[in-house]
Amino acid sequence: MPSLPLIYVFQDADDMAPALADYVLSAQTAALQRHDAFKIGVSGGSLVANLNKALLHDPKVEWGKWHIFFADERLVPLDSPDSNYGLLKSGLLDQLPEGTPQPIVHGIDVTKLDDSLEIADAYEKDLIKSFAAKDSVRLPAFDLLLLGCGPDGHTCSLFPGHELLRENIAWVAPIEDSPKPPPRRITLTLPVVTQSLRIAFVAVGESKAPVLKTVFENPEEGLPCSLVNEGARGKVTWFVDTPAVKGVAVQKKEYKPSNL
Ligand SMILES: O=C(O)[C@H](O)[C@@H](O)[C@H](O)[C@H](O)COP(=O)(O)O
Repeated sequence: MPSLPLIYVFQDADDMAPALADYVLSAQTAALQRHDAFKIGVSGGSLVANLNKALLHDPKVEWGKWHIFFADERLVPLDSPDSNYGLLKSGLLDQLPEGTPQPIVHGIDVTKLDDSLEIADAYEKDLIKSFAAKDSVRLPAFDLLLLGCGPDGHTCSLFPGHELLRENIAWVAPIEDSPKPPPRRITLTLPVVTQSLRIAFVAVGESKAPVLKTVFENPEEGLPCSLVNEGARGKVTWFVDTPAVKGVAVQKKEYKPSNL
């Protein structure tokens, strides 16, 4: 596998959708061969709409075997417009054709919203149960992690320069001072992110170009997305559109479908 991230550039989100579907499905196939479940982590933001475009009507998606975790979650009720769980549900899962087996979705414990540490610990225990016990590995290894890249280079709720970037004990950490509202969240930590078997970023639109320039041309600045590119060398793929990488010096590759 190449050590630099693979960067696939598409005209727009519609043009990207079939390739993103193919990529997710090949991760699904590999996972189901390994352990008869597809353990996937997703972020919020525009990713959900892009997944909807890619996967909603694809009969090859075995939703009933998916275990969906959140790369980060905001400490808000599930029906809040800020909830990543709520976004995934309304933006994708509720729209699946009738009769589609539902995935298992691992949300946060909303009965403890005033205690971010307790929520993070409970989420970590869920990961221990879902991964470590069966696979006997120290860190959980998601079959696939699908992430976004914020305009400041954050991913999950790992923000540039934040002390959480140095967290190397907890798998899931609370954050009380997120620069992007809402301020109280939980997030996977960097070692868990980079342990994933595959990681894909999806970044669409011209507003991404300035930050992607820094992520790819100045990785030494240590933006969280660059840290993932570096820490998970050989396992990272970027799905972007042309405006997102306008003026960015990256080596673009043409997506080759996996013949599923
Ligand atoms: O909870 C969050 O804040 C999101 O998970 C966040 O990490 C998101 O992925 C990026 O901000 C990119 O968002 P967009 O793709 O919408 O720009």
